[in-house]
Amino acid sequence: MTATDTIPPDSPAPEPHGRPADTVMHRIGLLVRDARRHRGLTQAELAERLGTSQSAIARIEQGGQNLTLDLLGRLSEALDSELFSVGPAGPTHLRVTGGTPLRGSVAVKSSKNAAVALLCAALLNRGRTTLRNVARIVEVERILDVLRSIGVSATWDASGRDLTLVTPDELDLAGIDADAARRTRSVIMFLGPLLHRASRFELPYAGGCDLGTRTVQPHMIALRPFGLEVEAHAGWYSATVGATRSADRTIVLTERGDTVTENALLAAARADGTTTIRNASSNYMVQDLCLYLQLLGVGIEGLGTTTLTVHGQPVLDADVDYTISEDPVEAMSLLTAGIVTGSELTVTRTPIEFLEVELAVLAEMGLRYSLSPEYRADNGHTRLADVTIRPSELRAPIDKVHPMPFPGLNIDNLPFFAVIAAAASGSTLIHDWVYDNRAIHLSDLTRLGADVRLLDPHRVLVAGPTRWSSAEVVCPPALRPAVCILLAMLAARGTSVLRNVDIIARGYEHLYERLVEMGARIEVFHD
Ligand SMILES: CC(=O)N[C@H]1[C@@H](OP(=O)(O)OP(=O)(O)OC[C@H]2O[C@@H](n3ccc(=O)[nH]c3=O)[C@H](O)[C@@H]2O)O[C@H](CO)[C@@H](O)[C@@H]1O
Ligand SMILES: C=C(OP(=O)(O)O)C(=O)O
Repeated sequence: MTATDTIPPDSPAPEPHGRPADTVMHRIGLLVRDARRHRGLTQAELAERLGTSQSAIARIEQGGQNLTLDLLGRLSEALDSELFSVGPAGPTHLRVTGGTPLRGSVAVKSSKNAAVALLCAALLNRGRTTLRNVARIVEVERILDVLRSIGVSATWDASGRDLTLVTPDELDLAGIDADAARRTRSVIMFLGPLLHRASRFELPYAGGCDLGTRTVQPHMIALRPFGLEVEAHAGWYSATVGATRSADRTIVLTERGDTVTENALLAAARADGTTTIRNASSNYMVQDLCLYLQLLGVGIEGLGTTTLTVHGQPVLDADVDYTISEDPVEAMSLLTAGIVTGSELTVTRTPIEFLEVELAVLAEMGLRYSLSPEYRADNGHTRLADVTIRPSELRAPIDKVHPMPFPGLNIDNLPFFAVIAAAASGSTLIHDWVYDNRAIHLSDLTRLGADVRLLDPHRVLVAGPTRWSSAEVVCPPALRPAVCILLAMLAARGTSVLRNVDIIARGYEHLYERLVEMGARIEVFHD
């Protein structure tokens, strides 16, 4: 059915007395109008997306048009906003019937962590930034909500994958959506760009997964050479930006963190002179950010190394298109799904250079896999390959599995090794020195029959192989452990229930649907 089938362009609007201000249609009309304005669209632009006329949109917004469910669905899609939902709103749960192998192939989507960094980086550009292949995940929506609340225009294209951002000359920093900001840690990356825009501003405390205390001190230390001083009080950071003495600066990061490196890069991009960042992270999201900044005209040497030299440009004004590269953590999640279900499965577009240590450890554990010839991601840089895994007899690695900053084993990939270790024979020691609270969440695997012993908050001992059994588990409040439980449920015979899975949408797009396409039996339900 086409839009013109459901919105006859010439159908007369009902008489005003037929649509009092509080009718459902009138309220939906207001919702449509607000969502359209929020997306920065004119009535004519929305009409074009729906293949209808501007007058039809005007009638809808006035509550004078009968709406079919089909049209409401397409309006929601065109406005990139769920205008209505049927049934009680509440947490999402999964019913997983496991114990059967997956099959076929699945492509890796772009990364959450690069997306959020690039969204923050768009604040530096006076011109238009188009980010291509952006993951449609809640974390991206949260940062977009914050950006829009301060006046940035952000519009998805008709395919819903490419996002165009334009930052106004004046930002409405007082209007910041504090609620959205508090739910993401990435808002900390507003500090670097904003110190060039205002001499005083406030940001809400950054949130994120429940992984224990996550320090922000390295960010403060890294940004001090740019004149930034931050005081924390009552849930807000109060930032003041003073003059700096020297044009050239060397910053030695006290931790090789990803977002702290990104913050230093964001500050250096528009700072006069040359900034040298030592002990920089060279992880995938940092590389994506460097490539974007280079497109904007910032000179950066040392991409992929731990010393970055940045030649700042006080004005960045370019219309640029950048395609975000594939997510190594999503790739690891999909590989784990195949490994623990004993499947033959191909994961295409795997950012292989960010999974080399992971694959080397898996090879030691007996995983049989093959790689396609390498090819480049659409950012022109990242090395990709298709990885095909085969059912394998896994054994525990001799040494402990532990993360390190890139090129070590990715910190966010570590939890997946707990599920894999549970499927392997022997005892595997997993040492998460990074997060105080992430390893604890892995003990939920015991609910599904795994032998996972928490030795201390940072170390778990996993003994396998596990005879997985189905269970009902409430999702842990941490993204990767939550996905680990889901993957273990795919391995467990019988029907398991995973409750409150909304956290998974923070970092994964259509994960259940994609697993179902590979043969998984997952049903989504609400209370
Ligand atoms: C949006 C984003 O990109 N998030 C990623 C980013 O978060 P982010 O950059 O915020 O990571 P943090 O700064 O919180 O670092 C993670 C933890 O590692 C510790 N630490 C880190 C480096 C170091 O050299 N020494 C050290 O002790 C920190 O104190 C902290 O406890 O990096 C983390 C570590 O890769 C990933 O889990 C997150 O997915
Ligand atoms: C810890 C993570 O991310 P964030 O920094 O967004 O909390 C993660 O991706 O697992």
